Amino acid sequence: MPAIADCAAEPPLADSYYTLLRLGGDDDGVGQHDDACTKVTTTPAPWDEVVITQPVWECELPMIDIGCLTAAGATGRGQHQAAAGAEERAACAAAIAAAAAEWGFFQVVNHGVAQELLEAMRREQARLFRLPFETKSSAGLLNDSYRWGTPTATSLRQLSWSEAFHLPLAGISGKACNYGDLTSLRSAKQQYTDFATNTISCRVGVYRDVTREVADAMSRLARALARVLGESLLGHAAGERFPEGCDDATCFLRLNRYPPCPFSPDDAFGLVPHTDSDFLTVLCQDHVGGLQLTKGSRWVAVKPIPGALIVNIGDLFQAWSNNRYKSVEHRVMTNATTERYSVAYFLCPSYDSPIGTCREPSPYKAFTFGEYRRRVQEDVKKTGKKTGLSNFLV
Ligand SMILES: O=C(O)CCC(=O)C(=O)O
Ligand SMILES: [Fe+2]
Repeated sequence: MPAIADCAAEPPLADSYYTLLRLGGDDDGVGQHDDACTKVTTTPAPWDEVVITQPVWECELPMIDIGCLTAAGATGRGQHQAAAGAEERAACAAAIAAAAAEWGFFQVVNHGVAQELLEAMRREQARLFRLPFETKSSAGLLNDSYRWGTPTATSLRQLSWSEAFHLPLAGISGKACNYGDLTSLRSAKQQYTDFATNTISCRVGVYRDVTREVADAMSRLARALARVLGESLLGHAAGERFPEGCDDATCFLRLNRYPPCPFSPDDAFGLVPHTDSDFLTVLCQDHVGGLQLTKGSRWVAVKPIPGALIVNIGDLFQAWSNNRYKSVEHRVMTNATTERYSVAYFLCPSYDSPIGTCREPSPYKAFTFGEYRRRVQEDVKKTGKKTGLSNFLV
């Protein structure tokens, strides 16, 4: 059996791995959930039909320069350029809507999220995840948002070889945030040998500021893209109000870390195949790679492009758009030697927001975001797998 590095920071993923291996849950779990999935899933569920080792295509996702939609592109434009600007904006909006319908995923450049900010986030993320596992899991850090592995897994294929802070943004705006027990943090002070300052509270302050800035910048981007996508289906005036029910307090930021995995990539996922339960997601991945998405019946690997952000459509947008925009299944593969980081911003409405439709008749029953979330959680608890939108088909 491969040796597992003994490191106080690492979550005990190998223990979960061996427990699930002993359970022999791979066949049991997948067989059991196959039934549930074939009954209820409307779109193909490649996760249940292919083995991990099926050949994977490498691709470059549609790449869209959105400078004309963001402050980055607007700077320095004179009024005389307005007409050309409107044309450029229309072409850009059309490219975004086409990619959302055809791929459910695309990349953007000139997105208005400063590269230095993303690099600072990456550094803070690395410091945060280097804290001892005990501290991450039990010191109440960042509103107790630390997660690792897959607590509900009953088979190896349901295990995610990763750890994350899943932060409700309500928690990082202003005083509501609980940055955890600073006493426990102090006991982890050895971890912070490279501090610019030598006080923990300073470090936490730096961390909070970077996180909040990233959340704000990604939020602006996510809303601009959602508005463009809404307008493309509803027309300008109505689209401007879209998406309703989303504000700073209703969205989430997820800081992901994928530790090196000593087992074969055929045996464990970094993040199990899933769709996102939101309107749309903005993702910043590092240079390591590992993200794959489904296109037709194939898994396709997404090549990291420096400076580009990835955008994907979530379940709520698929429902609202009457399946025009696609919430596509994606997963992260493990890497044997190199850790990987990513940050995902999830554009979500408040739990009591009805998701609605751009046009009646909708293929879905009316539901609120809260109802959707509850149903996903129940399914995962019962079957180990999210069923998703097909639960709400008329
Ligand atoms: O890390 C990645 O590339 C993907 C992350 C993701 O899909 C998620 O957090 O929902
Ligand atoms: Fe995702």
